[in-house]
Amino acid sequence: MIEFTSVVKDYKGVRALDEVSFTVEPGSVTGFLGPNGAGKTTALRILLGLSRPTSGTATIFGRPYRELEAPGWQVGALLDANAQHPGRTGREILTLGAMTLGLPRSRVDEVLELVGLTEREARRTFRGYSLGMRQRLGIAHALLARPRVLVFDEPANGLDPQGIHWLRGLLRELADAGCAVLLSSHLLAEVERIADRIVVIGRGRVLAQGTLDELGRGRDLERVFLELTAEADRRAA
Ligand SMILES: Nc1ncnc2c1ncn2[C@@H]1O[C@H](COP(=O)(O)OP(=O)(O)OP(=O)(O)O)[C@@H](O)[C@H]1O
Repeated sequence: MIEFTSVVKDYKGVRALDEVSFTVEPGSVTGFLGPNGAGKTTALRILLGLSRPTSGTATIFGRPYRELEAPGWQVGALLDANAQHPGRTGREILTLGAMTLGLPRSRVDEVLELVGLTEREARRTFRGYSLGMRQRLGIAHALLARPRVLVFDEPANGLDPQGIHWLRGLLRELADAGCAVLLSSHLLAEVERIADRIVVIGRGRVLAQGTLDELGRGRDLERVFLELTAEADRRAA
């Protein structure tokens, strides 16, 4: 459903992605892990048509995002929870999104409930939202059209323990309903509890991918992650 094939991205003098290949299947949550600067955001931006790969392809349902018919219906994404107009209320932001997608206003109430934002919170302006509330709003926005593919960059950032518990349940429900869910995260313990499959990236390269069992063989994810990234650093030195 999501497929990266030999994706390379060069910025001036920097190879941000180096032959990145992996897939995300329907009915699963894939955790995309890597240290700071590993290339996670670059890969997600390419997937969502916001940046062009130097070579290789990133496709959704077999096509680059920009060639999808009505991509907003097929793909829900949250890359930057802060990227909203500060003077609009949460409800206004979602209503505009619903109108753009041709959805009834009643869908706004549904997604507000789904992400646990109260009516009172929805009527506040975005500038007064905490990071956790911004994440919830961004997730609500991504879910408006009930897309089958979901892409989230660090969705657990700023969520309190209750919020993280909620997010875990939501992602599980979406995957169980047949969605393909790709999420990047630094929170290894959380990813360990949420994801069915893991892709570890370091210095622009996929260092390992598979189920937790395949990757860990009994070790916890933190240990696997630290070993893989340290090895990548040694090779690059
Ligand atoms: N627009 C850009 N111009 C030049 N270099 C860039 C640009 N965007 C990203 N990079 C570089 O590409 C590499 C990957 O960055 P990216 O933001 O994708 O990493 P990340 O894994 O998302 O990191 P983090 O966890 O810190 O968000 C880094 O070396 C970064 O400095």
